[in-house]
Amino acid sequence: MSDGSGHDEPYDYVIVGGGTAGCVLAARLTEDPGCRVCVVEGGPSDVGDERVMKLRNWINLLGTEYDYGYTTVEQPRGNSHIVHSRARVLGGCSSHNTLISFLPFPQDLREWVRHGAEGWDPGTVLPYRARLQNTIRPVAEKDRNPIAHDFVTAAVDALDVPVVDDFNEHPFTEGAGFFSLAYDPATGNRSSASVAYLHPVLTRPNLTLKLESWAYRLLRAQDGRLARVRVRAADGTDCTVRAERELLLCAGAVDTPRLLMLSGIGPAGHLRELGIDVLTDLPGVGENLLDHPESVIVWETGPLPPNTAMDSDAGLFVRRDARESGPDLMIHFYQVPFTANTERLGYPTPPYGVCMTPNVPKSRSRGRIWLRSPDPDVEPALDFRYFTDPEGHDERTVVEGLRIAREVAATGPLRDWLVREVAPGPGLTTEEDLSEYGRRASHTVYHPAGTCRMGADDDSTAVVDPQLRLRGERGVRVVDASVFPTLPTVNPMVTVLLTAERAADLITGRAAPEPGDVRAHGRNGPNGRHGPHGTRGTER
Ligand SMILES: Cc1cc2nc3c(=O)[nH]c(=O)nc-3n(C[C@H](O)[C@H](O)[C@H](O)COP(=O)(O)OP(=O)(O)OC[C@H]3O[C@@H](n4cnc5c(N)ncnc54)[C@H](O)[C@@H]3O)c2cc1C
Repeated sequence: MSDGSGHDEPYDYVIVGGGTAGCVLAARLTEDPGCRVCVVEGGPSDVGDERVMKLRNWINLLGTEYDYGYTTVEQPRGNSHIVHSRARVLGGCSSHNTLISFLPFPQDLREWVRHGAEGWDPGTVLPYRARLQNTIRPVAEKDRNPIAHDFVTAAVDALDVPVVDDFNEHPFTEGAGFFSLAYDPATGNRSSASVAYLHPVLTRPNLTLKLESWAYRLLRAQDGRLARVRVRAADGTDCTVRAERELLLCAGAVDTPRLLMLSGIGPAGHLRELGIDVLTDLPGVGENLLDHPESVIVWETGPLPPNTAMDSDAGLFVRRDARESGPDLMIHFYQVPFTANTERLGYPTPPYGVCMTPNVPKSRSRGRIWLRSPDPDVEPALDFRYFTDPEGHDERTVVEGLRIAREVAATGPLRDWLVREVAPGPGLTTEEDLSEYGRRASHTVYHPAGTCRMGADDDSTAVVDPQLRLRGERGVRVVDASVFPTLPTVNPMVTVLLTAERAADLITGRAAPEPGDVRAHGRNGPNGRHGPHGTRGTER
């Protein structure tokens, strides 16, 4: 019987999701003019769209037509009202995020290897930084707001941590400073995956972009490979695209497992309950949902100078436990009051204000994504199980983060800008109260990952192997944040870009970059000011 594939549009590679990873793959694979690549992207183009292009406008994109805005299921120990923004536009989350750019720490990659991701060691992965096409640089001097400067000075004095001039120069355990961003300070424009990788190659004849097109089911081709993708365009018409070499799933940590499960690939019991025919029983699909949870503390100020790159240009890393190999607390400093979660709890929003958002870099709670329905239009259920780790590590980190934020705020010159603490307010001091507030007002740093994690061949819960090939199928790889076995300590976008660069080599057989001086990412050694321990490192 015919499978109808005679009507398929054939390509060599089909990429589902023109997001952060998808743009890298599309650019790399079309370098070979003989190779036909189709990108199926749910959102519109970002080209010439000033709302997307201006980095500083990121906050105004949340909750708009550029955002899938996934809700979470009830979080008994966290905040059930968090909306997980996921970008619906070419470039994916790199087109609406804050573009803070950190190389992953070597120890985070070594942790991946320990979880079965052979070949993802720092010596192999970090040299790919030389291939990155994004313009990544520390926040430009003109964009450095005086209050953010004073936050850095106060953090350094209060906590005895070093100033970090460039967070990507060496690994670090502690420090305060301005972030590195993927942007052009002259224009304020993004250097997203789309801008850096796709815009320069849009005219390649071997690249087909299907925009505002939603992939809703994967089907087998006549040879048994999972190579066909059912796609619905914005006008409601359907088509099928076929990957003659490989199908590459880059729909992100929410939508890649969603698409797999809708297509019959996932935990067999769950799929059968929904009446979905099981193609491959892969119990790990949708499991191991990771994130960086954060809380918030807000102060009122007077009017502030206006200059900034994106309103959260500086931050602080602290290592509270000296046994940890890296920081175990991160704080973003916002020169605007980020009050979505505190307002709901009844706290006022000051006309002018700042906040700090302590987050958990190596959170231990693990969640899960599952389908509510076999209908592709029904959103999946996201259960992060925030603050449920039995050791209480995540909750403790937030409480200590709130206290450390107060220490910084009580230190000059930052102290002199602050009129009063608005949320939670200085009266809230006990461990119990800070924990309750910290969890109820908690938010996400928007870093979901891990839901199709890679692992060793004998690990039945791994979804892809270390070559990112989908287990139990031929010709399919997953390339996005869902393959992370664990979350990097730092913000993950650059790790996604490096993953996609390496995936391009795994697909094409191109040689990996020379190891080069990988140790440059740690050159100062234990006694360097920015070295792994820092001369002024605190043993808290
Ligand atoms: C608001 C926000 C701020 C952030 N800030 C930072 C930061 O400053 N630094 C940092 O390191 N990280 C940050 N992150 C996280 C980072 O951006 C993401 O981890 C990373 O970009 C994810 O890349 P990805 O390729 O896995 O997925 P995405 O970039 O999300 O790409 C997925 C793409 O697939 C498309 N898609 C999904 N499903 C389908 C389908 N069925 N059919 C067709 N297309 C589909 C989507 O439209 C999207 O374009 C932030 C994230 C957000 C949301």
